[in-house]
Amino acid sequence: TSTPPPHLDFRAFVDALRSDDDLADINAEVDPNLEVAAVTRRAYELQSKAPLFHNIKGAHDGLFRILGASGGLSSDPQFPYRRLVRHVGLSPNASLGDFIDKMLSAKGKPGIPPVHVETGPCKENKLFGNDIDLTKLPAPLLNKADGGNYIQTMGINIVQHPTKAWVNWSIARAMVLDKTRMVGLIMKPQHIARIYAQWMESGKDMPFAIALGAPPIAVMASSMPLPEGVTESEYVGALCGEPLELVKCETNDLYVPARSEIVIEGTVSITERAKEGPFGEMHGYSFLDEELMEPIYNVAAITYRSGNAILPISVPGRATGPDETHTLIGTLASAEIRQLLQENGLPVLNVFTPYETQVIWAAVQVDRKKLWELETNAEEFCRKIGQLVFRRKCGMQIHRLLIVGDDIDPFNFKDVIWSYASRCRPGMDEYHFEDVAAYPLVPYMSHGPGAKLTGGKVVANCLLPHEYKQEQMWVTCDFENGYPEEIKERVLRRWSDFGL
Ligand SMILES: Cc1cc2c3c(c1C)C(C)(C)C[C@@H](C(=O)Cc1ccccc1)N3c1c([nH]c(=O)[nH]c1=O)N2C[C@H](O)[C@H](O)[C@H](O)COP(=O)(O)O
Ligand SMILES: [K+]
Ligand SMILES: [Mn+2]
Repeated sequence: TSTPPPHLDFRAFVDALRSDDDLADINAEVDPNLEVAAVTRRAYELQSKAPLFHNIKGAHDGLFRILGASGGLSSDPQFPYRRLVRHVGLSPNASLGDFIDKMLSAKGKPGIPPVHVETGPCKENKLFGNDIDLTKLPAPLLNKADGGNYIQTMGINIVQHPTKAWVNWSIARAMVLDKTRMVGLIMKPQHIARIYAQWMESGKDMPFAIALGAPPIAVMASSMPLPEGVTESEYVGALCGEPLELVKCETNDLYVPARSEIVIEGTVSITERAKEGPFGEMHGYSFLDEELMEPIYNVAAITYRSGNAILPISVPGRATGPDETHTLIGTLASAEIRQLLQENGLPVLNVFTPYETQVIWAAVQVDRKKLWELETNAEEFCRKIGQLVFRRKCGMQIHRLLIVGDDIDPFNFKDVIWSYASRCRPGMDEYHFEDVAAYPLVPYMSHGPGAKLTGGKVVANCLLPHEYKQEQMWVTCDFENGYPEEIKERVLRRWSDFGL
């Protein structure tokens, strides 16, 4: 059978990066103890090629190679988002707006359920019982402050509701605990936590599968806060216009993408917990006093592709060069927030979480002409947006919303910060929310002055009062807006003659 396209097959995705000259094949031996992660972290920060480590110290029996920065920005400044948009089958010059449009393109369409196939590449090798020793796998230590080796940072956590047909796909971290056990973060209001709570009520351990090196478009849906009850694999089918091909797990009734690189399967204990973390977080901090007791994953089988399976990893940190916790979590939450606001009849054109704000802020771009028709004002409009976004799961990670006009490009932080700095009057233009669920990982919540789990959220109005009812009363003083077309054309035509 011919190899599927890059958005449906991880190995084809890797080959596509190589053909884009956006992959570094590293054959020198590299140590999974910090060295692999340090290279990957620097690759994000320099926006270099994605590192594919072929020679990991301690790898054996085809487990495993490691791919870093699969969701980082591309190494070609002309196409910064090419690596991202390759996940969803868009052309290399597609924009972040195109990416968000694509991920929302299946909204309102019926899901296309996956098909079950007999077998697939992920079934080529199988480990059970005594053959399993997670401590012998070269699981990487990602940050010097981490509390364990995080084998799971880019795989899809697959769990099914105990009584409903809902199968949830998400990304939730997990570290090696011992020979056959991991421990992983299962945190409300995430769907994995809601489903886990149902299993606790049922009195039975929760079956799980983690599919690493899964189809890239499925990784995107797994990182997207789709509504409760939506089975991500069906949404992906609708996105692609064709069903995903899944195979049954060896030790439970869950199904995983047939072409996955590595599948870890078993049950999550509803009684046993262990210390999880610290973990280098998405905001760029690893707090040394992080004391989480999280559920234990009991591993019953590992299956994997031949030809040296590839483990994808994410090394979260400062977004000086954004990593997957910014380019996926931020961008995909932006998509769902845009959907929420548009569904509620608000004149919102786009939403985006600037990487410079560690995706803690989101710019909401408003169609000002449509805004006039609402005959509203900053207080009423901003409160309405805050009530919607801050009381929904898709808004969980956002602590500041910036309401900007359509003269501002939400994907251009210089535009966004210009309007915030110049049009949002301190003390009058910000509307605070102290009774909404907070994102506890934000440092000023986890280690800040106030309550940890609620509040600390704000909507910043970056529109002047008259923009709510009429044309802007100013000329923007930049080359684009400050000069008539004829002058701009003349200047551009003569620019090189001027020797500038
Ligand atoms: C792309 C990515 C995403 C996450 C995470 C990481 C990466 C690379 C890693 C593993 C690198 C880091 C880790 C985090 O530490 C970041 C984090 C984010 C959100 C909540 C807690 C932690 N994480 C993660 C995450 N969700 C979590 O429930 N524990 C997690 O462990 N997420 C976010 C999560 O996938 C999204 O919120 C999805 O919408 C959840 O799916 P649904 O519940 O909506 O079906
Ligand atoms: K999801
Ligand atoms: Mn979900």
